[in-house]
Amino acid sequence: MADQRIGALIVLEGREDLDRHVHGGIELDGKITIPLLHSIFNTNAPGHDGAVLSDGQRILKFGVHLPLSTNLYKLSRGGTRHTAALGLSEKCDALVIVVSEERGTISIAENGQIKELESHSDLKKHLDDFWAEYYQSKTTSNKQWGERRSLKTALAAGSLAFILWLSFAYPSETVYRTYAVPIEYSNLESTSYALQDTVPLQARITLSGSEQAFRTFDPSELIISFDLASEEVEDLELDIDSDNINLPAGLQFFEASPSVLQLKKQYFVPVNVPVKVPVTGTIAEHLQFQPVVPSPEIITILVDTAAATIDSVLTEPVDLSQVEEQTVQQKMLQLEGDSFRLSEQASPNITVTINVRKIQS
Ligand SMILES: Nc1ncnc2c1ncn2[C@@H]1O[C@H](COP(=O)(O)OP(=O)(O)OP(=O)(O)O)[C@@H](O)[C@H]1O
Repeated sequence: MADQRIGALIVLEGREDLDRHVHGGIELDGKITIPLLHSIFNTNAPGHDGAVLSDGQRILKFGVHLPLSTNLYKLSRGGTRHTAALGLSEKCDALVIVVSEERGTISIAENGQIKELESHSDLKKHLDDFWAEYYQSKTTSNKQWGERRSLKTALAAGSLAFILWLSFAYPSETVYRTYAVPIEYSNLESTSYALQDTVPLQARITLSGSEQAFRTFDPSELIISFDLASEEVEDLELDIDSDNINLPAGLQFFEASPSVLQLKKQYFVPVNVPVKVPVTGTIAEHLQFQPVVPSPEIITILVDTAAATIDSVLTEPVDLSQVEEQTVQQKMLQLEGDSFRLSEQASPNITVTINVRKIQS
């Protein structure tokens, strides 16, 4: 599957019960076979979203929603599929195999860690170790399970039969899908308030509903929006829930990651300060330089007065060693840190006039 870039998420259960951590999914009770896995994760099949749950011998369920991890720093690469694999491994002793559709890599999530495997033989080693630890003692009884052929098992033996079964059985089931959704903050009084630079601009939203409802829905229209006009306090805690999302009919909000946004609203006060032009280098011996004159000489800066004070603002320096005669240069204002901002009317470009006088010898 990795070689063919077929994205997949396969959970091998350990000793702990998975039911309280996972949601949804269709019961299958079919023997694991390569054609069956291909049918399930075929992107044209309705059931490819979500994870397959296995007890090592049989596929118990597919289309299962796993909890998302919030420890995104543990994921060097990968999106939601990898986040879901890590999330489940943080909650129980299952082994989760992820095949990346985008990169064709295989990763293993186990005991709250995820790592990308270097070779197929690494996967075999992981599976052998897991098998020895969790399934060895079950093997005899598993044999008996293997011999019991349910109707679903029989269907699963042929992938065409499986797809036919799926198209009848699947539409009415509840499925879960996760999307990266942009966050919009509106009605912030922009001249006096700003949000800190680090505000999250998107979150992962999981919706639930029938396959039918998902089919007629365009996820690119989803948006999370917060109206900040009524938010008085400066340290904000905003919950992402169904009130902030434009949910389409037939789909329900299930969870968000992160579920709470911690934001800081900064209050900016306009302050008029003089512009100062620093100089570097030494002027030629036959010249004498007069004070450098910026234009404008005074500028309005918006200052987060709770965090900082300001008595002047600097431009980029003028290099006197390059000056031969009176010149005019454009210099940028240097505003560092997130406690200062330029007012909307002000330009960051300052016209600097460098006056020099020739020394009479
Ligand atoms: N919570 C979840 N539980 C189970 N499966 C999920 C969950 N969230 C997303 N998925 C699966 O992951 C797929 C999307 O993966 P996405 O491309 O966002 O992640 P990725 O880690 O970058 O994977 P890939 O490398 O394969 O692209 C979905 O189509 C769905 O099948």
